[in-house]
Amino acid sequence: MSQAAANMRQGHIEVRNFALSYETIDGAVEAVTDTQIHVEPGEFVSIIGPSGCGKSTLLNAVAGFLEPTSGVVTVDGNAVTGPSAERGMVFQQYSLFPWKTVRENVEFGLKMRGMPKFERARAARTLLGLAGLEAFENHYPERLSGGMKQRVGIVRALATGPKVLLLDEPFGALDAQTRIIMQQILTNMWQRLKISVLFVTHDIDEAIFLSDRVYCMTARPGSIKAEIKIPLERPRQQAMMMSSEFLALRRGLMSLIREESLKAMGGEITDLGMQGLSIELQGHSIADLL
Ligand SMILES: Nc1ncnc2c1ncn2[C@@H]1O[C@H](COP(=O)(O)OP(=O)(O)OP(=O)(O)O)[C@@H](O)[C@H]1O
Repeated sequence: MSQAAANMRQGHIEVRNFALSYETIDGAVEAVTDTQIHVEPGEFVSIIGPSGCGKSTLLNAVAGFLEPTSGVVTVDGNAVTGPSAERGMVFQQYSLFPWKTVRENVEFGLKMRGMPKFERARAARTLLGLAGLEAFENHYPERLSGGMKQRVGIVRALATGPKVLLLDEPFGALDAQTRIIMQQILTNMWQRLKISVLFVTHDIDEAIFLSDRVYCMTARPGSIKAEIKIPLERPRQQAMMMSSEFLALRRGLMSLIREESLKAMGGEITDLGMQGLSIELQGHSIADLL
């Protein structure tokens, strides 16, 4: 069976009755509460919400880096109790080994698993090819652009054949143009590999463009405010972002996030208060930009 065919049936993430509080010297900080989400095998799901609502907390719990205060996280029915190679993770900050070449970085997890040299070089090259990085296999990370480094990060997370790929704002540090290209590369790779993806982002367009479904979270303590299906056909093309269907989804998500962002800012800022503000930024009011 091909890797893609095998992945089609695996990678079912289930988060049930989930809550997570951080213990601090000032007491418990309730980050996420009463949350249920799921990702079906091969599905691309994004989590979006106002700053500090608990997106990373939820993702880190699925990765096994954090333990829920209550509730349960399972992948294919098995409770997540710690990090595992079956769950690949990509962070916003590039986490490549600077002393290793691009191919050595990608091969690292395979080497740890004892895969023979020739086999792991072949696996790394195949994935690097999918990400358009074949020509850079012998380069060191310092010679790569931000977009390239992040592509290597994604390829490295995929190299060990995880059931699910978890990405935390992976394109947040990239310029707008590179970001769009990266989104296209990620969807292409995802369509080829048919892996389940849980993707955290601040960017509404990015969430719509990439996803089958989007969960929108409330202000902290975060819980799921809405679940939005994205019925745009695949493969997704950049031109779709101008379609009336895309723009309607965008408007809906924007108003959900805006409501929660205002709450997150403490309640003293209200929509009504915003109307009195006359500061304009490139033709938009602050209220529009929130
Ligand atoms: N280690 C920690 N100790 C205490 N509080 C924490 C810790 N990590 C996160 N928090 C708090 O938990 C809440 C959720 O944080 P989290 O990083 O999950 O949110 P987020 O939605 O990913 O934020 P952002 O969009 O700004 O990245 C925030 O209020 C944050 O300050």
